[in-house]
This record gives sequence, structure tokens and C-alpha cells, in this order.
Amino acid sequence: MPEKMVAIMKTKPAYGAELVEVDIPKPGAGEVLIKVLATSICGTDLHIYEWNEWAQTRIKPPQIMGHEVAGEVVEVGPGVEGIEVGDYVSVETHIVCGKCYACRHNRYHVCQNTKIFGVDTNGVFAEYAVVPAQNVWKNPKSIPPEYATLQEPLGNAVDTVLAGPIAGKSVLITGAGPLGLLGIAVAKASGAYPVIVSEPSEFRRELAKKVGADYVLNPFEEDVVREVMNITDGNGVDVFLEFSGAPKALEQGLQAVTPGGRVSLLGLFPGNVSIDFNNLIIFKALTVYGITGRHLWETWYTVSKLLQSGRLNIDPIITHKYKGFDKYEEAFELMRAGKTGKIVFMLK
Ligand SMILES: NC(=O)c1ccc[n+]([C@@H]2O[C@H](COP(=O)([O-])OP(=O)(O)OC[C@H]3O[C@@H](n4cnc5c(N)ncnc54)[C@H](O)[C@@H]3O)[C@@H](O)[C@H]2O)c1
Ligand SMILES: C[C@@H](O)[C@H](N)C(=O)O
Ligand SMILES: [Zn+2]
Ligand SMILES: [Zn+2]
Repeated sequence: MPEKMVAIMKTKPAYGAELVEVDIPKPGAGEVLIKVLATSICGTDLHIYEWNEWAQTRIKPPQIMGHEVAGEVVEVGPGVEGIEVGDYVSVETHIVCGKCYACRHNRYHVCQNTKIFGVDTNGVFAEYAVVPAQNVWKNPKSIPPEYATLQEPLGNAVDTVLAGPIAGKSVLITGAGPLGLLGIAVAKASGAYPVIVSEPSEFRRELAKKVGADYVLNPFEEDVVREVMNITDGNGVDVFLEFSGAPKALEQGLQAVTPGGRVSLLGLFPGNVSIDFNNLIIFKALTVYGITGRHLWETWYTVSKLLQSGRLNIDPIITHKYKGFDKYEEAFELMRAGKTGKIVFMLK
């Protein structure tokens, strides 16, 4: 076992990050040490890299970045039961208290004391990482590390898409960033038809098609609501899934969903949003779900089985695979430019 490792660290309260050599951490009580096999970049990591307003209030450098991972347990701390050296694992990022009102109602995804692994703690953009044992998820060997690392964001997408019936339903997805793309894969694997995707970036519209979208629309050049009505014989879609965080997309989706339809909102808006509640939600009798994190642990079972089923079309979503962390700056800049789906660092 080596003593040192490389890691992408947010060293300073400023734009960027550094590749550093640091000691391999030791797992304390209730923790395990994993050897990272694959780790992927989330939009949250990009916010930390860019040092946006949210990051400035939340992140305390120096800190190792990253939270999406597949790895192998190499050491188990005192008091840990049910996890052994050699286990192939991923990590739920929400560290919940288990004691608050929400937790005691089994609503761990809205724990009032949630800390986020890799945001409020050191993370997994490193050769090794210490992980709280309560957040470890065991993977079957049949899921390759480059897929297993995507389970955390896939969980967001699964909760968004599967918050209500989806098989045989017409669907509008707004936003085909990494999460919207995962949402398309889940909707298609679950039998939705047609899946209509609205996304301004041509690069991402092409990705959406490769993942299986039946129709793609450019909201900056086409009338999304009219196009959706044309495709659905004037009825509107059964299900509207918001993955963009764009207020305009929210309004279009609420207009394009059929009366009595279902809406799942995952995208985070830049601030308060003004909506005609009476006409777009109340008189349409919509069912609207706010989506956050993942249901623990139901969502992980669903994600794992969807991956094992082989029905999720993930390959087109992984647009960039890097061996090691050497090109991390290129990876972050590509992501900033919106020229990516998911980026995975392979450490195997
Ligand atoms: N609720 C949660 O738990 C949770 C978890 C993770 C991410 N999120 C949020 O989910 C959203 C998606 O994440 P991501 O990483 O894919 O983000 P992203 O920014 O990469 O993707 C958003 C996409 O929306 C597109 N878009 C912009 N304006 C649009 C419009 N008017 N109509 C349609 N599409 C439009 C963009 O071109 C982009 O491709 C973000 O808002 C993120 O903050 C929420
Ligand atoms: C940490 C954040 O980026 C993560 N995707 C979540 O579900 O909360
Ligand atoms: Zn994330
Ligand atoms: Zn709690």
C-alpha cells in the first residue's frame, strides 16, 4: 500500500483547482477507505471549480473535490459491520442524520441535517478516499466502474422520471445536460413514447438523439408548445420532466403538459420564478413533484437493476473518458463550454 496519492484539490478560494500529492487518509470509526476505480464530474463540481456564489458560501478549501465514484474497499475502520476489504462499491452523497423528523418518517432524502459527501467533506477526485460506511452502496461486479460511478446522478434522473407512471406515456424533457440525458435513457428504458426533448445546444440535441429521444426541439428557434401539440394530436404530453433550471422551459413545459398530467421538477432555477399558477397548474389539475437527491435506498436498488438489465443506453452519454487526473483542466473547461455529456476519470 503506497503512502501518497494524487488528488484534485480546491486549494484556494478562487477559480480552478490543483493536482496535488497528499497522504492517503486513514479511515476512522464508522469509515472505510476505498481505492477509486472511476469517478465522474457533476455540475456541482463545476460550480466549485468556477468558485460561483454558492461555492463561496459552502466550500472550505483546502478540500479534495468530487462525489460520484466506483471503487474498491481497501481498509475498514473500527466498528464497521457488513463491509469488507475487496467489496466493489459506490457512494450515496447525502450524509443523513437518521434522527430528525424527516428521517424518522423514512424521508431520508429530505433529512434536515444533510451533509453532502465531497461538498462538505473531502471527496473522490483522488486515488483513495475515506467514505462514511453508512453511505456505502455495494455494486455487483457485472456493472463496469464507468457506469457504476454514474449511479448517484442516475438516481436523480430515476426519481424524476419514475415519480409517476411512465410506460406508454408521452414525455417532454426540457434540458439535455448530463442529467437530462440520463433522464432520456431512463424514460426510454421504461417504455415512454414519444420522448420529446427541448434543448438549445446542438451538440446536446445530437446526444439526446443518440440516447433515444424520438423528437428533439430547439427552444430558441422553435415554438416548443406548438411542436409538442402537433406531435401529441393536440393533447399535450402526459408527463413533463424539467431538467434545465430555465424559467422559460418551466413555463413551456407547463403549457405543453396535458390537463391532469404529471410534472417532475429537478432543475434548479437561478432565483424566484413567476408562473401563472391558476391557469398553468390549478385549473389544469396537474400533479407536481419536487425532486431532490435520491430515496434511500429504494432509488439505488432501481438504478442498480436498471444498469444490470442492460436496457439503459448510457454509452452515448459518457462523451469523455480520461485515464487518470492529468488532464483535469481540459475536462473542466470542456464541461464549462457545454461540450460534454458525462466526463469520467478512469483510475483502473
Ligand atoms: N434537485 C436535485 O437534487 C438536483 C441534483 C442535481 C442537479 N440538479 C439540477 O438539475 C439541472 C440539470 O443538471 P445538469 O448537470 O444536467 O445541468 P446543465 O446545466 O449541464 O444542463 C442544463 C441544460 O439545459 C439546457 N437549457 C438551457 N435553457 C433551456 C431552455 N430554455 N429550454 C430547454 N433547455 C434549456 C442547457 O443548454 C443545458 O444543456 C441543473 O439545474 C442542476 O442544478 C438538481
Ligand atoms: C451533490 C449533488 O450534486 C448531487 N447530485 C445530489 O443529488 O445532491
Ligand atoms: Zn452531484
Ligand atoms: Zn435527518
